Amino acid sequence: MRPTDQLKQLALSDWQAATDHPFTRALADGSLPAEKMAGYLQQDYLFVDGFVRLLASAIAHAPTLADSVPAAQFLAVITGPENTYFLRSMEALEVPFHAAPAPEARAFQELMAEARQSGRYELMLAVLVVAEWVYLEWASPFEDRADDLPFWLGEWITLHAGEGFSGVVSYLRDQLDTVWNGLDAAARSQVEELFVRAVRLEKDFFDAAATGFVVQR
Ligand SMILES: Cc1ncc(CN)c(N)n1
Repeated sequence: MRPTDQLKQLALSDWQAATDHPFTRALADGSLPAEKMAGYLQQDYLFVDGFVRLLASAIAHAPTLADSVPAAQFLAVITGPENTYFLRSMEALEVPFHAAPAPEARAFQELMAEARQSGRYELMLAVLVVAEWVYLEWASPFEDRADDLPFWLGEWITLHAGEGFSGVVSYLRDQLDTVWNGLDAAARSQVEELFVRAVRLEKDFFDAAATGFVVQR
């Protein structure tokens, strides 16, 4: 089994909860109230800030230029179409772009900062793999429904499905699978710990979003 499949197995129950969640099911069937999506977007925009720094750091730590190019291209997607998706959506939903972090967003920011500040490529990848692979898994089954939804729901699905995004996840998994082989037992257990923690935080984030993050106006 690939190392990233083994890591997923370690976190399986939270993984399943995060990738088949009432929040994303409601998002995809259009029943999610606009207020809940607005609260989620305000908090998730705080995730994007930390994510961009983490991805940039992973680019800086990639072993070769070839290993960094897909991540650099993905960084352009996050800071381009994904960033403008957030701004257009929050504008349409009439909420400010800036909000104070809820505990679930703060926990994710802290996890990403920890991975970035470790200076260790494998720990950066552990968090990046979880963040993108979980989203690919929840969004892919709903790809066909995206066009029938308001853009702030539909585009959130299309940004996390399809060939381009699944290529990003393959690339990130390949990077982690490759570096894993050169790690000693202590480093492997640190990767496992961060991976499992990241999956738990993805689930917590969706749980809080389903209850409803308080919208800040
Ligand atoms: C919390 C979270 N995790 C992952 C993603 C996908 N980039 C996201 N937008 N937000």
